[in-house]
Amino acid sequence: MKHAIYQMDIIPGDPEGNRKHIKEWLEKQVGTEKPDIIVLPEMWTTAYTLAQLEKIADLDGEPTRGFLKELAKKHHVHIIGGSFANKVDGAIYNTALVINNEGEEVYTYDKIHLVPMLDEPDYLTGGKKQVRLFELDGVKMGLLICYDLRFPELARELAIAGAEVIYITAEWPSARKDHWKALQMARAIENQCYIISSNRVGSYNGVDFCGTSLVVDPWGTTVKEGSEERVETLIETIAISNVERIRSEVPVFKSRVPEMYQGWK
Ligand SMILES: O=C(O)CCC(=O)C(=O)O
Repeated sequence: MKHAIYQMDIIPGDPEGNRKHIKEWLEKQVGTEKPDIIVLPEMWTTAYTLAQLEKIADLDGEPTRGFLKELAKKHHVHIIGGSFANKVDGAIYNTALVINNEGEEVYTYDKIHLVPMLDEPDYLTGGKKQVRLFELDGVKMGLLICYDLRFPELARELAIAGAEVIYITAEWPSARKDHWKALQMARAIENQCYIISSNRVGSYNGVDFCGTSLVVDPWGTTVKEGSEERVETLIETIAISNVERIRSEVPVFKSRVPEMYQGWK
């Protein structure tokens, strides 16, 4: 499974401009080294232009959903479509989307935990649907949006359900870069799965974002790491068989004693 992870900068408040940019990037990418899957960052259509979202958010997932479906089908690539501001029944959600290479939507979820440090709770509504697995090419996968990475219960639920890869789509600030890396390594080690992330670079409204998109293998080793400041595309092919191998070498899931975790929920 060859991944192209796009560590992009985002034009603030310009969904049309950002969609055009992604279309051109993908065309170029497919023409040079065609990936099986692409991964985009969080809120890539608007950036954190929260005060403008009433006017520029998608409505019921459109036009971003239709745009990504068309791209996926045209180029026959799976799209981990990052997330975008999405207005549904008057409330704005931070919605993630996954489209398969036939152009079909296979998963969507709304960011559950809203970030106080970025004023998200003042503008957005938290998702109420639980995270769940989806499959691409027979591989079991999960997806978390940025701050949701800090809540280990979500990744654990996905891993217990069988996730072999968990994607993270983010706009993670440089101020907490050490957390960004350590949390992904921890999630990979404790859940013995691949963690693959796309984080934006650049800055908006005085906040710098730290890039450092990662591919961490099920052993917890970082096999690919983006720079902190540069727009770049990370290409990485992963071998899913590593998940089963590591899970049999260190059989954490067989060693679990769930009746001792009653306080967890
Ligand atoms: O948890 C953090 O430190 C960053 C979270 C964040 O920036 C986000 O969810 O957009």
